[in-house]
Amino acid sequence: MYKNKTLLITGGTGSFGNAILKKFLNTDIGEIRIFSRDEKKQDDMRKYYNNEKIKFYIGDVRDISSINNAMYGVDYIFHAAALKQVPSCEFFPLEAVKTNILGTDNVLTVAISFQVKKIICLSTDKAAYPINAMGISKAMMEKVFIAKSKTVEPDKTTICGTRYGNVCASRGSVIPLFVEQIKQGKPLTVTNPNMTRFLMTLEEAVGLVEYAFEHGQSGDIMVMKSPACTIIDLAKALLELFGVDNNIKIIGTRHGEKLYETLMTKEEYYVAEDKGNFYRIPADTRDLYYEKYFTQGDQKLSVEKEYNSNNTRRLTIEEIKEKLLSIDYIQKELAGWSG
Ligand SMILES: O=c1ccn([C@@H]2O[C@H](COP(=O)(O)OP(=O)(O)O[C@H]3O[C@H](CO)[C@@H](O)[C@H](O)[C@H]3O)[C@@H](O)[C@H]2O)c(=O)[nH]1
Repeated sequence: MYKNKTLLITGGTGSFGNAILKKFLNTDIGEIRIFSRDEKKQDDMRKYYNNEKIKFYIGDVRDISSINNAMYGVDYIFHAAALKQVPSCEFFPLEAVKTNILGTDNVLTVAISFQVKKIICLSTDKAAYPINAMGISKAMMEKVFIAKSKTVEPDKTTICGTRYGNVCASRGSVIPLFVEQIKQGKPLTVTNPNMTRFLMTLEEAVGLVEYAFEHGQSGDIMVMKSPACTIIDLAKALLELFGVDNNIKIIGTRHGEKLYETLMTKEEYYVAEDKGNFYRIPADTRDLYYEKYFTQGDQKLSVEKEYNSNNTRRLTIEEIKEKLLSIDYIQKELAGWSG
């Protein structure tokens, strides 16, 4: 499937980009293009990997001509470029519009014109029943790729997406923050002890994207069944792993935060297909002539509950510790920790 193919990863210098890169470097893929804005991060990666299969392209998804430069000969795209921090998007919502919505449209427009075979757009649980600018922009991104998927022949270009929850220890996220607080002997700043989040490792997130790559049909959104935990249990698990008893300080919910996240809305749950470890949310393929569906259309709506981080399996502190111990970052931090 990958033999001699060219893969483009937008936002390729991020945690996800690096994880997917490592995975695909071990296949017989021909070339992997990293497309991103930051020349410093690209240079660090160039030196770190020192592998001629990897090509680096400076560009910004907001700028269609820079995408054009990177697209020639591309077979597949993982579109990970995004503004993803909830608080900053609350203060700069139009920046989220430009990168997450218009940027995605740019990537897809160019990809379609170059007849790229498959594009996986990465979304987030925050796009389901969104309340913050980041989630709203990702929800719009999903609408854009689903609409766009209907404008191309699926055997030429397949466009689908994934939605996932919090990726443990990704850059700028709460786990590295708690670890720093532990190392500095400071209190762990918990926003709301009862807040729950789906907890996925980077490997699981990559697994979901691979699954979408292999099985996703045009307009699909793929979701991985995931357990969740409360933030207070996450903090306690980290304290136990490091063998310390720093105080926990409750700082209150931040701008745009939800008490729990939703991976599938009630409406999506109703149409979703259970695929074992995953759910497939197919696109609504009807057109705008609704009346012709009236008699045969689905009458039942929203009979199921939504799939959220409060009603999924709740991890115990022991299980959180186990999950944390499987992460390279935590292993390294613990190895270098003398207390
Ligand atoms: O000092 C802090 C910072 C955060 N949190 C909590 O920790 C959880 C996770 O926060 P964080 O790691 O900042 O992630 P999120 O804001 O949930 O967003 C992340 O997870 C999303 C998936 O839900 C991705 O889409 C985003 O890109 C990614 O930043 C949340 O409940 C926060 O309230 C604290 O308790 N204390």
